[in-house]
Amino acid sequence: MQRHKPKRSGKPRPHPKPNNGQPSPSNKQKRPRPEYNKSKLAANDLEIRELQERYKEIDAQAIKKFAQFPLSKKTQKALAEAKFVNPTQVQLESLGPALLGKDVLGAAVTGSGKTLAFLIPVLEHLFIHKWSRTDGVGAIIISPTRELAYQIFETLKKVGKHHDFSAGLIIGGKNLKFERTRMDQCNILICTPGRLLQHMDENPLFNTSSMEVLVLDEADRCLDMGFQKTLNSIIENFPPERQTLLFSATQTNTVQDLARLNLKDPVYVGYGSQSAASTSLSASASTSIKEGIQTTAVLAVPELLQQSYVVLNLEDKITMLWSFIKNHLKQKIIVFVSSCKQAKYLYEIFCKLRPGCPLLALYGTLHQDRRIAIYEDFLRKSHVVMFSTDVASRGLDFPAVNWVVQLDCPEDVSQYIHRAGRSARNKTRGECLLVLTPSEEDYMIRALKEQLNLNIHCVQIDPKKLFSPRVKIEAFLAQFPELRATAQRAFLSYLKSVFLMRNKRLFNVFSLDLDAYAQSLGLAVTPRVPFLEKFLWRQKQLQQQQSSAEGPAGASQSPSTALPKITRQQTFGGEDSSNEDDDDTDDDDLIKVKRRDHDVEGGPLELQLDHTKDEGKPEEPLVVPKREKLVTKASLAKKALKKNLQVNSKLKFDEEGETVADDRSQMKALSSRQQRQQKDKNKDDDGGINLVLSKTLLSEEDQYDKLRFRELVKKRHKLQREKLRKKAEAAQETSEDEAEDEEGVNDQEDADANSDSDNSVDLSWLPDPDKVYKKESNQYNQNGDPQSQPKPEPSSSCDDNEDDGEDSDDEPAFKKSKLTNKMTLMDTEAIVANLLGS
Ligand SMILES: Nc1ncnc2c1ncn2[C@@H]1O[C@H](COP(=O)(O)OP(=O)(O)OP(=O)(O)O)[C@@H](O)[C@H]1O
Repeated sequence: MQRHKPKRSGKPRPHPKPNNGQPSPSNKQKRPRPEYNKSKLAANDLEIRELQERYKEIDAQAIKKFAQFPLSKKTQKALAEAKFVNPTQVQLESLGPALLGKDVLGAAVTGSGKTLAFLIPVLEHLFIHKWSRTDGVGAIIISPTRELAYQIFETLKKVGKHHDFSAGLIIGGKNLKFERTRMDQCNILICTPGRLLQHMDENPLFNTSSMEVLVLDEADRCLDMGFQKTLNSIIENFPPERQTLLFSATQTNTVQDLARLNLKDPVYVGYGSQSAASTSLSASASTSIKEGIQTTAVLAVPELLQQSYVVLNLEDKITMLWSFIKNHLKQKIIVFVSSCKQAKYLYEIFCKLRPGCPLLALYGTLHQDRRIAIYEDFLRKSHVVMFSTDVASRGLDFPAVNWVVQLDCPEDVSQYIHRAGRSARNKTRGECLLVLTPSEEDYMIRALKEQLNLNIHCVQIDPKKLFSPRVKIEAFLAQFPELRATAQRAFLSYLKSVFLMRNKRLFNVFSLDLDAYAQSLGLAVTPRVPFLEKFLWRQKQLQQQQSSAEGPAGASQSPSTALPKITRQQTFGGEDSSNEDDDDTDDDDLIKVKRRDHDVEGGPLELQLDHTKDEGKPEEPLVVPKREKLVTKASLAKKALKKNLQVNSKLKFDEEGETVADDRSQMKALSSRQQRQQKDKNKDDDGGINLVLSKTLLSEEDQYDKLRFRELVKKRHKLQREKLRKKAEAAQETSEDEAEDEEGVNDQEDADANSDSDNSVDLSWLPDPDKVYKKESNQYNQNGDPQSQPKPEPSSSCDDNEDDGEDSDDEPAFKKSKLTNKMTLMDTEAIVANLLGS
């Protein structure tokens, strides 16, 4: 946890906790004199009393400067130092009621200073109530994203620097243990909902019973379905007697949401008052609206924001973006896309293409430290393009953003407002370009005009100014397989994001030309889209059921006419379908990041598709049956591990049916046995690999494997030698037989008379085979191992000494067997020639 410790000026704290009235010996020297302390306390009390009296007299219409507000000297000083002199409209309207302790619902245009509108009351509340570190948590500020929480924390550091309160930033991706030990010492906590709930559940030191102010920044997002369950659980832990401040550019006012928060007679700021939507300082008194009265938060975009849109086919988006960036190299641009994988792919491929300006990518699946580094990098740079998901669409205050390009259509008007609002902040100029596909144009533009009263104009792109990077992209994808995999994931994640959108009239995945889109990403083959295939299959089933229920008349309709367009490659499979399962699960994650609790995954999803409309019949929503949970290899493996099953053990049996241990599968190393014993002892082992132990284990096993291999080689050589010997013996026998036969033919009578005589042919010149073979067999012992042999010259090409040994053992035997064979053949020829000649 990061903690803000305000600088201590060496002066005493306003309300030090007395140590039974006696200063502790250790800090005796440092403690100020009691008289001084007393006068300081008295001055403080006086200041508080005066401020409280002035609260009732606040007149928002008369105030022009912060100095006119009854704020503590410490806050005033910090505001002046940060050059906050004139309050903005939302600050003017909300500060009064908030200082009086009322609940406030603030809605104001993006970049109009809502952060100060809640931070100042938080600081003042703690100051007025003489909060000290030992009093625990006094205020909690909840933000939907980590970057926004970080930004609020930084602003708090600025405006609260002269106060003595401690503050903590509690966001995911940080050191949980560190946060745990420090949380109870913080007076102001700035957190994301998930992390806050985690601490509430797991941290016994965390106590919110003293909490007095709750702030929800981007309240509509905090209260929407994505955080609904988390926030409900959080609110349960808060004391009901508290002040609640809700702020957003697109404020919620649904009765259920407000009831959940237990608001008491809240003051609405920026509701039903057009002036509040603009950044001008025209006076508009805040209105306390009693329960039951219908109110509408004003939706608006900054006055100085120029907005336009362009209609393009999906496959032309990359060409358009590339040309756009090349034409705006000296500008600060944010490009919004709908999924993390798209942001990643665009970043990677554009980096390879080198447009000539710095590139960044900010999305939720990045490591937290990297996210903060990218956020700060984008803050600093003046010419840069950042590809981002909606993680950067709310609240982030990047200075001087020239362009916001909404490359993928926003989910609704609120999202459009927040994305566009990253530009033209706090009375600066900015531009926003919305990119729509032909199927999105009609609905989106109508919604923007109706809800925002917006005069957005369509721009035509000059085809001459378009540069297509397609050929280069294809070349890069051919060269880098990992880039191709990223492109495939981007393709699938975009389709999935469109498929899961609730508004089916705006987002129709079946209107997209998938082959063309895949090609535009540089993919030669369109990847398979398993979730669409499944959906179509189910739809077909439903149609068949319906038609069979309706009878032959209903069955006459061919299913292919009712099915939306799906291309050849999708049905027959495409490039690298091996990691589709992974992609699916990953894509789920990314969808969940945005709307974590949406029940689109599990619950029935109503899909109203244009192609399902039957003329004359009322539109019937298609109901997708509950999706079965995907069974992945990883989940099966996890299950098997949990059951502690012995997997893949092979048994061998001998002829008597007894099991024989398979030598190959046995781990022989001593350390492996020790490890196994250790594992058996620690059944609760939480998994993971001990790298050091594994290394020693593997090197030991390696030794055993080498020994085993040497034995095998020896056996093989022994067999070869035996074979050769038998061959030679057989050849010897046949040559003797032939000689005998020839003798019999030529001199049968002599042979008969002198049958015992061998002297007819002189074979004394032949080598004695017995001698030869005896000598050879004597060279090897019973196991076939060579006995003492003179070593041959080592081969220069051989590196392995152990192998050298093997070769040297083998060489003489091989040579000898060859020699024996040759002699036998020559002998046979000589014998035959001799016999024929005689
Ligand atoms: N009174 C002020 N005087 C001058 N600058 C101000 C004042 N109040 C806020 N600002 C500046 O205006 C910018 C926008 O403020 P902030 O981020 O609070 O807007 P916001 O309304 O919360 O925007 P969003 O709706 O996008 O969250 C910041 O840079 C902030 O420093």
